[in-house]
Amino acid sequence: MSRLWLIVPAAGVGRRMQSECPKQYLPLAGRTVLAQTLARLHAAFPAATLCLCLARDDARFDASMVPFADWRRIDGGAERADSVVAALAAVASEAADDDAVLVHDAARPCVATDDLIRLLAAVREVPDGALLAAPVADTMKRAAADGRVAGTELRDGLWHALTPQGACFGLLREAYRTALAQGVALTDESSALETMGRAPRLVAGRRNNLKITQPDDLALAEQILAAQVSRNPPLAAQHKAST
Ligand SMILES: Nc1ccn([C@@H]2O[C@H](COP(=O)(O)OP(=O)(O)OP(=O)(O)O)[C@@H](O)[C@H]2O)c(=O)n1
Ligand SMILES: C[C@](O)(CO)[C@H](O)COP(=O)(O)O
Repeated sequence: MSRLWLIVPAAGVGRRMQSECPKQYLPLAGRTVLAQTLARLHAAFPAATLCLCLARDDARFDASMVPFADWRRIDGGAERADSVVAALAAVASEAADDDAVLVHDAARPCVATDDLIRLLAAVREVPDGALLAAPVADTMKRAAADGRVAGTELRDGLWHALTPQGACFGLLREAYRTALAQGVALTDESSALETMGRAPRLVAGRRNNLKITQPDDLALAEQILAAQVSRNPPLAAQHKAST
């Protein structure tokens, strides 16, 4: 079976969090957000190779946050897309074109193990790649410049793009190269693949795979993690409860 590469962009400054500390280093349920996210990925894919994109001058990172045996630190770029491209370039000489790559935001610490496993299965099965996503549930309004409603948008067929998103290594690298050469602004891997005419599969994932973006999100993430742990306690705790 082909190798699995995990790219975790964690080189952002978290402007929308309005905190001096980048959001990936804010405390969340006893660890940093970054450590929680890496623990989730490791629980699903312990044998994967991790490419962790960090700001070049990041002084908060500590290698004890990384549970993977095989991992690399990559200097991130100005935008998320630049960080992902830097990771793809850094391991290009080691990766085979048909290796699987999943890209997951450091800022999404609540991703569930079974969603990760289903997403990887789709990435291995679908030649155009795949992403976790959630169908839009609310009525969608378009705002006018004055903050009033300009109209109601059709929500049929609209999904929120989550992460991970992934594809085969060769295809994802080529997709980013093509999109950036065309000057397309990319906020996710699917957009890069779409530029090449590909149609990645939308894999329905949990809506609570929240991207910590604004100050309120941290408390919400804490509640989501607590609910997930009480529904699915670690094996040691289950054993204790049953003896
Ligand atoms: N130059 C960048 C910008 C973002 N990211 C990462 O991409 C993920 C998603 O980006 P986002 O949530 O937008 O994070 P920030 O860019 O840090 O936030 P903001 O846009 O509010 O500044 C985050 O894990 C972030 O660290 C990155 O690796 N390199
Ligand atoms: C990749 C992503 O998390 C999918 O929702 C998102 O596109 C990141 O975009 P942002 O504009 O940097 O928040």
